[in-house]
Amino acid sequence: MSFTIAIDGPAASGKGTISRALAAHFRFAHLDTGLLYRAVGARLLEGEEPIAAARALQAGGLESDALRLPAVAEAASKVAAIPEVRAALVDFQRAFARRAGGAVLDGRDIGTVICPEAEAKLFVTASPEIRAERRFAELQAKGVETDLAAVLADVRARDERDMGRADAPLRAAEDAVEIDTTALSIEAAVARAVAAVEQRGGRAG
Ligand SMILES: Nc1ncnc2c1ncn2[C@@H]1O[C@H](COP(=O)(O)OP(=O)(O)O)[C@@H](O)[C@H]1O
Ligand SMILES: Nc1ccn([C@@H]2O[C@H](COP(=O)(O)OP(=O)(O)O)[C@@H](O)[C@H]2O)c(=O)n1
Repeated sequence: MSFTIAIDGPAASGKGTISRALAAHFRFAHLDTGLLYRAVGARLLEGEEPIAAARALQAGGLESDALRLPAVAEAASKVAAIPEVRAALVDFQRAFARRAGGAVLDGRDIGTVICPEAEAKLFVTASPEIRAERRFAELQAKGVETDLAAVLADVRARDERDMGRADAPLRAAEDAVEIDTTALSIEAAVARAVAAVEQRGGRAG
């Protein structure tokens, strides 16, 4: 039996944190789809042609810390606007979503394009300022040199690109449950997410 949880939202809203917690709670597999676009973005920065890079992408090697750098995030949001890049990544994501035992996928278009039939959908948001603060703290802890104003500018620029593109723009699915994490602790945000998924029939596998 498969059960898909689709989680979308803007940069650094808490999608990954909630997705990992849901995957652990329900014993589902988790796919951070942003890593697919980050991997293609990293290839672009190395001079590769992005459509060919997306078609050649292998699932392994996606956990590299280098993919978390701000320059890679920016490149990811540029290649993510290319329809052929998105098309090349669809089959892998859909197969992951339908795996036996349940799956959590987080990204920008999971509930709208990749898995419109997902059993549970969440749209995770937070104010741009708090998202930038959280991402800045995360980057600082990793020893990445940056400043809060640059991180806020990156978050805003990516949000605009992600919401403004013609192909699979970032938006909430009509049947998504919205969770605004601006004033929520991680524990409180995860508790809301677990309750929302249970309400849609999700049970630990
Ligand atoms: N509700 C929350 N309160 C405080 N910090 C949070 C909360 N949710 C996430 N974070 C932190 O914010 C940063 C970005 O969260 P993450 O889950 O990676 O976001 P996304 O996957 O949407 O980019 C991480 O350092 C994470 O620990
Ligand atoms: N399903 C997805 C996931 C990511 N992306 C793109 O990939 C970029 C990086 O995504 P991410 O989820 O790793 O970014 P963060 O929210 O972690 O900052 C986004 O800004 C989007 O442009 C997308 O277009 N569709």
